[in-house]
Amino acid sequence: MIGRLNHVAIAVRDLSAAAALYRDTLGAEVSEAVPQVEHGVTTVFVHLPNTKIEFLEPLGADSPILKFLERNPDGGIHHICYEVDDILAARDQLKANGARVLGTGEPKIGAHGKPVLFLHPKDFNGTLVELEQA
Ligand SMILES: CC[C@H](C(=O)O)C(=O)SCCNC(=O)CCNC(=O)[C@H](O)C(C)(C)COP(=O)(O)OP(=O)(O)OC[C@H]1O[C@@H](n2cnc3c(N)ncnc32)[C@H](O)[C@@H]1OP(=O)(O)O
Ligand SMILES: [Co+2]
Repeated sequence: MIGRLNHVAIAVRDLSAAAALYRDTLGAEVSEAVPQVEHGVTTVFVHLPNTKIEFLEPLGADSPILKFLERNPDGGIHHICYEVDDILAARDQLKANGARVLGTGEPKIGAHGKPVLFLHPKDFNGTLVELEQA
């Protein structure tokens, strides 16, 4: 079912500082900040030879990462995103196996314009898992 590692997400309080750190200290290629209103975050992507880092900053009072940042004030790894060939088939198989799909269970369009879903961290070794349609 899961394929390539699409990205590793890091939640931060200060997106521009995190982007500057990776660009200026680590010499990485860093995208512009993009507000993702439907997801309650603003994102910056760091493009690496074999995957991406997704920086997330809360956007709005209902951002789903606010409590995570209260628990982790310095920021931290928030989720990992795997690619799947068929996100609806993957969802249905996971639900049939008892995994909890977050939200309504219907995919949203993610930062790359592809459908994404999230699986409850308590079902996957304490790790929030995102699936993105390849
Ligand atoms: C623009 C899209 C972009 C893309 O890649 O395309 C994105 O990635 S958008 C990213 C932001 N959106 C989401 O994260 C959506 C899915 N997340 C959620 O629905 C929430 O974050 C949720 C439900 C996972 C956690 O929300 P919250 O922290 O408010 O809930 P709880 O406090 O009740 O937490 C329950 C339980 O889970 C533990 N937890 C929470 N977040 C994480 C995490 N990131 N990794 C590991 N564990 C997590 C939390 O500590 C609680 O554990 P407990 O032992 O019960 O205290
Ligand atoms: Co993501």
